[in-house]
Amino acid sequence: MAMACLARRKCFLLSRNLSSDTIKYSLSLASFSRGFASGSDDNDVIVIGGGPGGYVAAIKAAQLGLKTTCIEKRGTLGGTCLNVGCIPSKALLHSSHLYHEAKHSFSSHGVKFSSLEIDLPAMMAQKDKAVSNLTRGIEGLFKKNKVNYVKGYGKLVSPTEVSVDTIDGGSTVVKGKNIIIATGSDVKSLPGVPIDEKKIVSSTGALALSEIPKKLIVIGAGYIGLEMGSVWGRLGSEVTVVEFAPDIVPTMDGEVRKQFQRSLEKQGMKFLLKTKVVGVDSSGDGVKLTIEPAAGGDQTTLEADVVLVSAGRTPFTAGLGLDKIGVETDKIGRILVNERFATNVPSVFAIGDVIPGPMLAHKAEEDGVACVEYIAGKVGHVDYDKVPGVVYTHPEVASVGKTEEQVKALGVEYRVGKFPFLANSRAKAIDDAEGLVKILAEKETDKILGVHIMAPNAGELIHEAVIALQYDAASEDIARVCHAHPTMSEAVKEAAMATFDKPIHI
Ligand SMILES: Cc1cc2nc3c(=O)[nH]c(=O)nc-3n(C[C@H](O)[C@H](O)[C@H](O)COP(=O)(O)OP(=O)(O)OC[C@H]3O[C@@H](n4cnc5c(N)ncnc54)[C@H](O)[C@@H]3O)c2cc1C
Ligand SMILES: NC(=O)c1ccc[n+]([C@@H]2O[C@H](COP(=O)([O-])OP(=O)(O)OC[C@H]3O[C@@H](n4cnc5c(N)ncnc54)[C@H](O)[C@@H]3O)[C@@H](O)[C@H]2O)c1
Repeated sequence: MAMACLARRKCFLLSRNLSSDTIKYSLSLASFSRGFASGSDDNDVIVIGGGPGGYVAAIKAAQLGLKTTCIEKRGTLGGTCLNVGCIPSKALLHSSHLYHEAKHSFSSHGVKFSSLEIDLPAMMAQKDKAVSNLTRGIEGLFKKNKVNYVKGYGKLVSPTEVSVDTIDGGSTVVKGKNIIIATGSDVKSLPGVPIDEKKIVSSTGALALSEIPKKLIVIGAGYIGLEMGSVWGRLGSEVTVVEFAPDIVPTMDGEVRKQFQRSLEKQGMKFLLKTKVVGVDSSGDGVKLTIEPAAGGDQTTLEADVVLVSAGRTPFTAGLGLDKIGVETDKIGRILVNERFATNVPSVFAIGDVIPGPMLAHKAEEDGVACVEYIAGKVGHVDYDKVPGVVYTHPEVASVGKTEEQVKALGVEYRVGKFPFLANSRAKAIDDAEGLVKILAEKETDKILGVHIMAPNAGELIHEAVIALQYDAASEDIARVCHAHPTMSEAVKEAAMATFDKPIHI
């Protein structure tokens, strides 16, 4: 039965012709021979790091019958994402959105009240409750799946041994046939801008401010800068974003990005593009930031109560002992892996933010599952070209596949279909109609190449497009699928109709 399923999966993957250099795919069963424990105390798999990559890999490994230990230094599971990333930021984005809506939109829906105030400690407590419920939930999943959990700092001492300084002050050595490094990433610091997590904060500090800053300067107009800038902007901060590049979120489709920037500006966010920070002085009450044009020129000074450094993240391998066993990294410290997530040291694998690829929780999870499937002698598969990205602002911006700029650069002849939410009945009914759906499809075959959505719930809407891309669908395929009315999803159908033919409602 198991073999039949495996064969079916192989056939499915091959029939989808998913073999590109970005696809982690192999029919090799080479790792099978070193797979399972043979009655000793040794593990089949040791996972270092309990984030979305590591904890998912550990649970999947246990589900595949592999004896598994996960080592995590933080004291709680879930990694950056659950503790100081995805979850707390989405909690604050939601709470701050409620306040903003109450202040600016409720009255137009006929909902009025005499006073409105922010209880910041209560907002933070709601965020903390969400985090602790979820992290404890993962401990429960470990127990359910019989994953052994060691709380402490793991260091590689040989290709099959990890020494752990446990958080209770002890130490132990964990042995195993395969080691998966899932140690994630850390904030990238900027020279001359020392983070103190009080006045000059990373995302971690920005998630736990005890007061609403009057003026907030954000360095970097990427995911973190725009999400955390939105949180504090909605709660009343004056937010200025300083970005080195000529555009915000440089990886976004250009046309969508322009609309997105306009929307954020309407909400009060100010942007200083093509600008670099050259110095910071936090000796007084606030922070003074010296900036100059990216290409050089006159310097000016900005003042703020808090500065958020959100100029990217860097792989975290400090103290891990990669040199000790000779694991290779690239110039920026990412661990190099092959299509089976194996490093140059045969028993050592790596997944998630610590390897090249998008630094996203769902990508780390997919890496983790595929990696242990290979270790167990099965087939794993992750296609980095079809990993969706979502900026959880309001409206949200979600995308999958290629941007129009990338399609042009490839020299492919293409069609574009667009549909604005202004013409979508549900969006009009709820009076939240900013944004659009944009679909790019190959002219000759109509195969969808990329989908970009700006909408209040774009992060949910995008998955129809992800499935379409994964199954090599044409825009006509989406256009001919019945979509419920009235839903925002109808805008995806209409954009698909606009791609291969004509939309109805515009
Ligand atoms: C503010 C913020 C918001 C984000 N929002 C989103 C979002 O909405 N959606 C999204 O997809 N992504 C988001 N991300 C990115 C996401 O958090 C990461 O891509 C994801 O957490 C990577 O997972 P990982 O398992 O590779 O690493 P991590 O989550 O970083 O986990 C690695 C774990 O390893 C542990 N560790 C490291 N070294 C050792 C060692 N030697 N021994 C033991 N343990 C060790 C660390 O303590 C950590 O818990 C966000 C990030 C931030 C900072
Ligand atoms: N919604 C999500 O999925 C989500 C949310 C938060 C974080 N993340 C992940 O976390 C990672 C880190 O987020 P991030 O926002 O820090 O990085 P990012 O790579 O998204 O954006 C960093 C921005 O900073 C700019 N920059 C770099 N150096 C600069 C400098 N010296 N001065 C001014 N600007 C500078 C870059 O041009 C870029 O626009 C991202 O890779 C993202 O994948 C994802």
